[in-house]
Amino acid sequence: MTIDEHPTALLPRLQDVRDPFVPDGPAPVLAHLEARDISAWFGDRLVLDRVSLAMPAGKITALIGPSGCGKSTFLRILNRMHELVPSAQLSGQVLLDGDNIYSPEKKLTDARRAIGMVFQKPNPFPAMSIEENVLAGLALTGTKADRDTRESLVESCLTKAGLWNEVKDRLDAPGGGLSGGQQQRLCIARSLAVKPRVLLMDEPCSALDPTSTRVIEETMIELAREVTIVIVTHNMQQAARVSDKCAFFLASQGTPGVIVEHGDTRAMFERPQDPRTDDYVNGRFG
Ligand SMILES: Nc1ncnc2c1ncn2[C@@H]1O[C@H](COP(=O)(O)OP(=O)(O)OP(=O)(O)O)[C@@H](O)[C@H]1O
Repeated sequence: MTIDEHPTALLPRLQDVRDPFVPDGPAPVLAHLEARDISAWFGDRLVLDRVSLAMPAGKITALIGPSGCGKSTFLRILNRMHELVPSAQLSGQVLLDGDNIYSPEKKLTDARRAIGMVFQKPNPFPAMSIEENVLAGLALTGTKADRDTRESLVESCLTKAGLWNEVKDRLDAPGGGLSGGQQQRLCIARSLAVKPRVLLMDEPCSALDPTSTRVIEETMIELAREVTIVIVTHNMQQAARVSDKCAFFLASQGTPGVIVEHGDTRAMFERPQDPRTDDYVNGRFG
């Protein structure tokens, strides 16, 4: 069965209708992210076992797999959020353009600024205005900007997040008053304000309706011109529509999570090498 014959993946891949237009101006330097031999523990429980994955520059990499196999843990390791959990430990390296973000001389804040995160549930600051929400990341990272710079940043981030036209006349309105899909795009705009080089997205559409999901997917594909994207998704149609690369995680019967197979998304869906990948992408388990 090919991806196009797949009963749950009949929509055209958004990648295939990508607009070749590239705006003027200096091309962004796209970041390559690579995880090497990542193992992760909660207390003494090993949940990821020596996982390695290259996430190429300017591409969208989808992490797929059944619940509990360690996708979110892996994603959180990619920007040093795993260490927020008191019992959490890890080993291995995460290389951003060849530099290990876990090297002792690297700052946690630098890793978090360079590698942003968008969560499953939209989490804007509800009482803050739309504009303040976009600029919130600047305050958190201690970045100073004058009024003109802030205004143009708000416009460019909201535009990139696909929200500008819907909110440009009400930037003072509270972020909490937007729809769920708009709130998620506001969170994307907030992440973009600190100019990340990689954007991690943990099931960013799971709380959204199909129309909002589609808008976020289009936004992701636009963003991949400038930012390397890694997305966790349970939605096989979404992985097929948006991602260039795919990694299938599995933790069978109490064993820690590993990557069973990874590669080009189309090949993973059309010609999976491992029967477990075949079963998973064709909805036979998970
Ligand atoms: N804070 C935590 N403390 C202890 N164990 C945790 C914690 N977070 C996750 N785990 C455990 O680590 C394993 C991997 O969880 P993780 O959330 O990374 O999986 P996942 O593949 O993202 O699952 P899902 O698709 O359901 O979100 C699971 O067994 C989970 O119970």
